Amino acid sequence: MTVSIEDLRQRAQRRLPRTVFDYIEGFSDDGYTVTANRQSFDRYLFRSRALVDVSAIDHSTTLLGEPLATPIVLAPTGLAGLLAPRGEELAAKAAASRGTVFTLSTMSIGTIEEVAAAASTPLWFQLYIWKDRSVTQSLLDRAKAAGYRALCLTVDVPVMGNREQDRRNGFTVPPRIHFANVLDVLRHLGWVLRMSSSPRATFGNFVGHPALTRTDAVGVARFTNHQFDTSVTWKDVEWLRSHWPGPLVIKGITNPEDARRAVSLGVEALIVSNHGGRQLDFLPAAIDLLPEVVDAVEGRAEVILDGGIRRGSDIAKAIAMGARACMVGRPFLYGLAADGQAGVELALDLLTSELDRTLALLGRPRLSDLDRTALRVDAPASLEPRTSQRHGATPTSMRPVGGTHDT
Ligand SMILES: Cc1cc2nc3c(=O)[nH]c(=O)nc-3n(C[C@H](O)[C@H](O)[C@H](O)COP(=O)(O)O)c2cc1C
Ligand SMILES: CC(C)CC(=O)C(=O)O
Repeated sequence: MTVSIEDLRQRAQRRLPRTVFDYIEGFSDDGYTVTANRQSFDRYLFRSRALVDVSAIDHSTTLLGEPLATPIVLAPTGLAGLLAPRGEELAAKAAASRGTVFTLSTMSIGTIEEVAAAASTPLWFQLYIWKDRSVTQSLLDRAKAAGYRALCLTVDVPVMGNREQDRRNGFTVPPRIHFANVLDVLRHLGWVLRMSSSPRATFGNFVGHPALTRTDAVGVARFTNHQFDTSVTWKDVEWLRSHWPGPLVIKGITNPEDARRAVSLGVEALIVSNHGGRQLDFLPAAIDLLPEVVDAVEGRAEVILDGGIRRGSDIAKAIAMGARACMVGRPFLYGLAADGQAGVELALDLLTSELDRTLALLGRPRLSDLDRTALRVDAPASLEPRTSQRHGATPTSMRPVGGTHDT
């Protein structure tokens, strides 16, 4: 029975070859930050109010002026189409069916146009800036022509984080079968069969680009480190501001100074994110970074939080601290791998119903009732840097499945 995101995670793990599952779970270096993202939620406890009428719970909100039926947005995740054929299209349809936004990664398997054609939801396009600026320009033109509503510039990948497990696994795009993984792939023939109906197993937006040939498998870090521009600065944000007609969102803000600068350039929303612990290790937990960014922004832009959200209570905490909405990455990928579109819908439903229950038990029936008085800060959780790199010892598995906190 699937009653939690952890259950979905385990189903995804059973369905995917290990190298693909490890790519989703991947984190950089010692995994301090990926662990902190989860454990730091445990430092914030609730102050509940009794005898409040909670007969009408309202978890709807607005984001960039659009109504959202739930404050949970699907984060950009490269290669989601390796988890299920047409994975990005399925996830976008799931977001539409639940009244929320799907963000398409530059590095998706499905193309900008395919995903736009599949979905009837406001879509956001996430941009990585390429050294070859004609590629960047063409991505922007395509996203604009396909009707993507907002542009989400990710700023925390000047170079790829050190994902040691992907390196050990020899993870490539398309995934390669070799001596070390052949038995594991044979054990997951269902995935092989399902994926045989996929239109491709490489970065869809760049098919035909000389850097990607049909036959060559490329390492993700090697490929991106060759193509992404390491010289991106605030000047590029100014350039994007004047070339992108819609709302501009910056993803990967961890410093209040940067938040203030982004706001001064007219950026409409900021995503407080450490990239799910996949980039700079030893950044603090995303939830711990949130209050100072919210305070720096002073309401001049909307603030979104991502990183480590696995429970509706995590979302309530982020919103109480001033986030307008939350993004989830791995939780919806687990759903996608477990059961395609229905799995992504289940991930959204589980989190939303947990959020509803939290609001009722807290005595704050509407999202707008949440503020910092709903929280108290407990003693810091003890965060142990990970030494084991095996995917079975993931941060989520460090929490009991039942969700009782162990700090
Ligand atoms: C498999 C995977 C691929 C990702 N690819 C991208 C990407 O292409 N662009 C991006 O901005 N963030 C990417 N991210 C980061 C997510 O957008 C998000 O910040 C992170 O997953 C949030 O943490 P969570 O997984 O704990 O929810 C990726 C994350 C994962 C797990
Ligand atoms: C394909 C990658 C560039 C996607 C990414 O940003 C990530 O794995 O964190």
